[in-house]
Amino acid sequence: MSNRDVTALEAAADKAAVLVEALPWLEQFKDALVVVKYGGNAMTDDTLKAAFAQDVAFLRYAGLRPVVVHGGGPQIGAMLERLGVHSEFRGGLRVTSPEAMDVVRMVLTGQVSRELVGLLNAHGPLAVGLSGEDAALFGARRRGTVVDGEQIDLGHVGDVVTVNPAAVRDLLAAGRIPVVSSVAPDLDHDGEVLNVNADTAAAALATALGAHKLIVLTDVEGVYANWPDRDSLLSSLTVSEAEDLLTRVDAGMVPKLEACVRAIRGGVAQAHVVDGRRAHSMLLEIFTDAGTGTMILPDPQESA
Ligand SMILES: Nc1ncnc2c1ncn2[C@@H]1O[C@H](COP(=O)(O)OP(=O)(O)O)[C@@H](O)[C@H]1O
Ligand SMILES: CC(=O)N[C@@H](CCC(=O)OP(=O)(O)O)C(=O)O
Repeated sequence: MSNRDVTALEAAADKAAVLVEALPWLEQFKDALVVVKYGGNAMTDDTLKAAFAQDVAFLRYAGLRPVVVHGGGPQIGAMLERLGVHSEFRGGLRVTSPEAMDVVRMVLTGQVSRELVGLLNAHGPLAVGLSGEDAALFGARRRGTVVDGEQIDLGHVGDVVTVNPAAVRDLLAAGRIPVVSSVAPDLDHDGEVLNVNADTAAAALATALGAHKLIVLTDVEGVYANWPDRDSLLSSLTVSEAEDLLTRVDAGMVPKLEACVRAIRGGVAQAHVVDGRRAHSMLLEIFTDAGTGTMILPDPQESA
C-alpha cells in the first residue's frame, strides 16, 4: 500500500471513530425535544449562520425534535438607527416605545425569522416561522425593571406568563422545525404586543413543552465563575449553584442564566450555555463525550 493509501485509510478510520462516538448520544436523544435559543452576536456572521442552520437540520435528521427561539438585538438596533428611532437598554432590556415596538416586531418576524427559515429550508422543507402572536402561543404582561434601586418603566416590554404550545406541537408532529420570534400579545391591552427578551421566551417555551434540553447560544465560551477571569469557565453547575451565581454575573449573562434556572426549575432536564461564535458548537455539545460550554443540571436530590 502506498503512503497515500495509508493516510486515506487512517483519515477514514478517524471519521468512523467520530461517527461512532455519536452513537450513544443518538440513542439517548432519539426523539428528544430540544429548544435552542439563537440570537445576539452569534447571529451576525454569515458563515456562523449557515453552520447553525446545518446543526439544526442535522439534529432533525438525526431524529431529535429541535425548536428554535430567536432574538435579534443587533438587527433591531441597526434598523432603529436607520429609521432614527431612539432606544436604550436598561438592566439588559430595551426600553421600547410604541414606535420602537413596531420596528421590533417588523425586524424579528419580517427579517430575522424569514432569514433563519430560509437557511434551514436549504436543507429540506423543514422550518416554519411563527411568533408568540400565532395561535396564542405566548401571552405576556408588561414588566419594568429596577436599576440602582430606581424603578424603570420599560414601555412595551413584557414577560411571558402564558404559553399555549399547541401550534408548536402540531408542527413538530408534522416533522417541521418551528422557528419562534419573541413577540407576544399583551394580555391586559387588546391588540397590543410586547417585546420579550428571547432568552426568557425560550425558557418559557422549553418549560411548557417539557423539553429535554434548553441550549442557549452566546458570545462567550460558557458561564464563568469569576467573570472576566478566563480560567474560571464552568463545565457544569447545579441549578442552586446557578441561582447563587446569578447575584454575581453581569448584564448580558443575567437573562441567559435566569432562563436556564427557570427551565430547570420548570422541569427541563438539562440547560446549556454554549459558544455561538464557534461553528457547530451545538453538535459538539450534543454528540460528543466531552461536550462544550456550561451545563446546568437539577440539584442532585431533585433528579434522584
Ligand atoms: N459570569 C459570566 N460568564 C460569562 N459571560 C458573562 C459573565 N458575566 C457577564 N458576562 C457577559 O455576558 C456576555 C453574554 O451576553 P450577551 O452579550 O448579551 O450575549 P449575546 O450577544 O449572545 O446575546 C458575555 O459576552 C460577557 O461579556
Ligand atoms: C426586551 C428586550 O430587550 N428584547 C430584545 C428582544 C430580542 C432579543 O432578545 O435578542 P437577543 O437574543 O439577540 O439579545 C430586544 O429588543 O433586543
